[in-house]
Amino acid sequence: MDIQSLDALDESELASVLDRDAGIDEIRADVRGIVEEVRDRGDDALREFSEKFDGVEVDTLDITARTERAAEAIEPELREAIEAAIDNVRAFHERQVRTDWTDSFGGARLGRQFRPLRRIGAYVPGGSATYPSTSIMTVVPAKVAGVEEVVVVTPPAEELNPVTLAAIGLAGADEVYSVGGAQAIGALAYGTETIPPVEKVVGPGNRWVAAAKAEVRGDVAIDMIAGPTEVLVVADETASPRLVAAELVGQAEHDPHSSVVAVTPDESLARAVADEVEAQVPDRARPEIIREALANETSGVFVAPSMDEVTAFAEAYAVEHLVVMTADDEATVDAIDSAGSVFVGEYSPVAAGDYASGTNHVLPTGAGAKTTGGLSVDSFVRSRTVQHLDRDSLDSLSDTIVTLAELEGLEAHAESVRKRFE
Ligand SMILES: NC(=O)c1ccc[n+]([C@@H]2O[C@H](COP(=O)([O-])OP(=O)(O)OC[C@H]3O[C@@H](n4cnc5c(N)ncnc54)[C@H](O)[C@@H]3O)[C@@H](O)[C@H]2O)c1
Ligand SMILES: N[C@H](CO)Cc1c[nH]c[nH+]1
Ligand SMILES: [Zn+2]
Repeated sequence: MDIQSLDALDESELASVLDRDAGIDEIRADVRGIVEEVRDRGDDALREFSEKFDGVEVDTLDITARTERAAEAIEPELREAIEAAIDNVRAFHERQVRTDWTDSFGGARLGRQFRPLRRIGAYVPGGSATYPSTSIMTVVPAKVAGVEEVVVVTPPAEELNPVTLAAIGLAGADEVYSVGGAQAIGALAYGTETIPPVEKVVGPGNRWVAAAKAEVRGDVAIDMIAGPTEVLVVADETASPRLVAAELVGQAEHDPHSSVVAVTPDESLARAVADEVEAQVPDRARPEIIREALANETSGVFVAPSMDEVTAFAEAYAVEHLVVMTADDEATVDAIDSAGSVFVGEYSPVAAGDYASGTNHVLPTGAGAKTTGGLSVDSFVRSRTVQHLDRDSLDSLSDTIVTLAELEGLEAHAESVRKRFE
């Protein structure tokens, strides 16, 4: 892995590290074509794209019944692991449920209420790896929020992965369809003969999935762009190079378009991390993908002149997963606002949040963390405000309302208030 001094980067070199799109922009036109075909030709287009991109002739799109059967058939220890993860994710997300409230504001009774969406669609990836964990991360929060109809789409395969099917069933999905990639996102957004459309599309995926979500965003709600995985490790001289490298290599195995970064004020740590990465890659099961991700312009080991510059860089990067291994972790975390999920100290690997601690692993990539957080119960509810004014409380507001309404030239607004007191 390259070691670069942050100080030595000019503005455009720094921008090429920070402005990452994971190869999404270059496929936008192709993805638009796929989505339009699905909107125009429905199931036929889905079947054609599955054959073209997944190499599978899909006979039955609706595989809901298979998920129920799979949950009964998998090995007990696999089922136990899935159920343990579901329990932890459910517990963490139940803590997020908001309660309706009403209060008195100068006599007016004002409140905020929360209502679940009715029908959502969740993408569960399955291209070069399988992602039973993502069915837990999407379906469980939706169900905790109270969504009635939770639809899952996941790529087809000659032999569908039984553990993914089981996890989808155990998490509580209501409908499951065998379709992946951009075509699956198009189907959820616009509906086909077999798949009724949803109100909101959520979930992660590769650049084809991410580009399709960006494409349909104007027509259907989406959670965020949760594309190829990213990690940024902030470390100082107290960190273990072995563990820093393991975090980089771990998330690099997701996708050739992943970005993995370590940033430190300590040059000797930087060198040790780069050496460790080289030493660890050959022992991993997906070395080619890891090497491609490490070679991306947006990946690297960076040395900054001070801890302040380290945290400023991390803030600008606004990474999906922020790992902190420093002498004063609390101060480091406090100095960085923008990150999808934060992993503090040497016993908090990203893998804990990926699978089991309970936090959600569907997180914004491409610096989306500057403006949004990861998937949560909030992603599946909308809020509304409610007010109940009595005669006295309206009376006390009437001058203000009438004055502002007349100022705006909206005289009928003023009159609607005056009429109450005629
Ligand atoms: N950000 C997050 O929250 C998060 C969480 C989990 C996983 N992920 C990401 O999800 C992704 C999973 O990727 P994956 O590939 O294993 O599964 P995937 O399901 O995302 O993608 C597989 C689909 O991609 C489509 N596709 C592949 N090549 C194509 C091509 N040349 N033209 C058109 N379509 C094509 C196919 O339709 C296929 O079904 C990784 O990038 C991983 O990092 C992100
Ligand atoms: N790290 C991924 C989020 O970017 C989530 C995941 C699922 N399985 C393993 N990891
Ligand atoms: Zn991961």
